[in-house]
Amino acid sequence: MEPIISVRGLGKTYAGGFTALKNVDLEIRRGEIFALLGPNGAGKTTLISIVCGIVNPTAGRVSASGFDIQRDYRMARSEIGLVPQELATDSFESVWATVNFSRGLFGKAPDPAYIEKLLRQLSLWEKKDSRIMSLSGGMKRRVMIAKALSHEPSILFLDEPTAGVDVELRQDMWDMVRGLRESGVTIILTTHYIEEAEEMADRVGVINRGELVLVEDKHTLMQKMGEKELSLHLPEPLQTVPEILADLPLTLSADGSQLVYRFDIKSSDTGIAELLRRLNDANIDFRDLHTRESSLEEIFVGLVKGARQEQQAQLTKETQE
Ligand SMILES: Nc1ncnc2c1ncn2[C@@H]1O[C@H](COP(=O)(O)OP(=O)(O)OP(=O)(O)O)[C@@H](O)[C@H]1O
Repeated sequence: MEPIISVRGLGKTYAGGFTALKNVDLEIRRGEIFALLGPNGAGKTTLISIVCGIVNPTAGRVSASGFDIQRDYRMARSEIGLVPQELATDSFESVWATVNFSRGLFGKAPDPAYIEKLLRQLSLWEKKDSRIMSLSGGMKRRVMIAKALSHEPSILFLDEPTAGVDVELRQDMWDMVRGLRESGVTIILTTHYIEEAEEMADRVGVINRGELVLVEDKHTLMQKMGEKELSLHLPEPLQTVPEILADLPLTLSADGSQLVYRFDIKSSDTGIAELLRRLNDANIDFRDLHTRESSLEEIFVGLVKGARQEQQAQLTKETQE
C-alpha cells in the first residue's frame, strides 16, 4: 500500500545556521498510530512543522496523500489536521462556532451533521454552546482536536497531546485517539512520555539531534532491543556474587537478597538451564524467581545514550586527526 506520508532526504538548517534535521527518510502507513520520540530539541516539532507547511525545508521532499507539500500545498494541507502543543484559541467563542469557523478556513462548505458527529465523538456535544474559556483543560484540548479535524483530514498530528495532563485524563485521551484511528484517521504523535508510545503506537520513530536513528514496529523493537531479567530471591542475602559464578552476567541487588541474571530475548539459548545447574553446583538455593522485560523507556534511553557516545567518539576522533 502507498504510504500516506512520504518524507525523503529531508533537511532543515535554520537561518542562524543551526541544522535541526539531517537527511530524514520516513514513511507513514495509512491507518497507523506512529509515535515520534526524542529528547528536547531533537527536531520533532521541526519535522511536523515541515509536513504541515509551516516551516520550509532546506532539502528533500515530502508528500501527504500523494500531494507534494510545497508544489501542491493547498491539497496537501487539506489532508492534514494539526494539534499544536499550546492551547491557543479564542476563548470568548462557543465550541460550536470555533469548530465551524476552523472548517471554513479550509474553504469547506458548512456541514453541521459532520461537526455534530465530531463533537459527539470527542464527548463535547453537551458543551457545544459553552464558551471555550469556561471549559476544563482536558476539554480545551479536545476542542483543539475537533478544530484540527473540522475539515475532515485523513492525517492528524498531535504534538505532545498529553503534556501536563493528569494520569486519568491521559487515559481518556488515549482511548479517544484510538477511537479516531478506528474512524480511519492516521495519527502521528510526538511525546516525551514513553509509556504513551508503549501504550498506543503501532510503530515508533526515535529522533535524536536531527537524525532519525530508528523506525520500528513497537513490538519488534521491544523484542529486538530488549533484555529480559530473571531475578532469583535468595533465602540468605549474599555479600558478593560468588567467585564460581563470576563468568555469568549476574548482578546482586543492593540489599544482597536477589541475584539478577540478564539475557537476550532473541537469543535461542538464554543460558537459564546452565545458570540453574551452576547454582545447584554452587549450593545456592533460591526461594522463587521472576522475569521482567525491559520497557520501551529503557530501550529509548539506551538508544539515545548510545548515539551520543558514538557522536562524541566521532568528534574526539575528528579533533585528533
Ligand atoms: N526558528 C528557529 N530558528 C533557529 N533554531 C530553531 C528554530 N526552531 C527550532 N530551532 C532549533 O532546532 C532544534 C529542534 O527544535 P524542535 O522544536 O524541532 O525540537 P523538538 O524535538 O520538538 O523539541 P521539544 O521536545 O523540546 O519540543 C532546537 O535546537 C531548536 O532550538
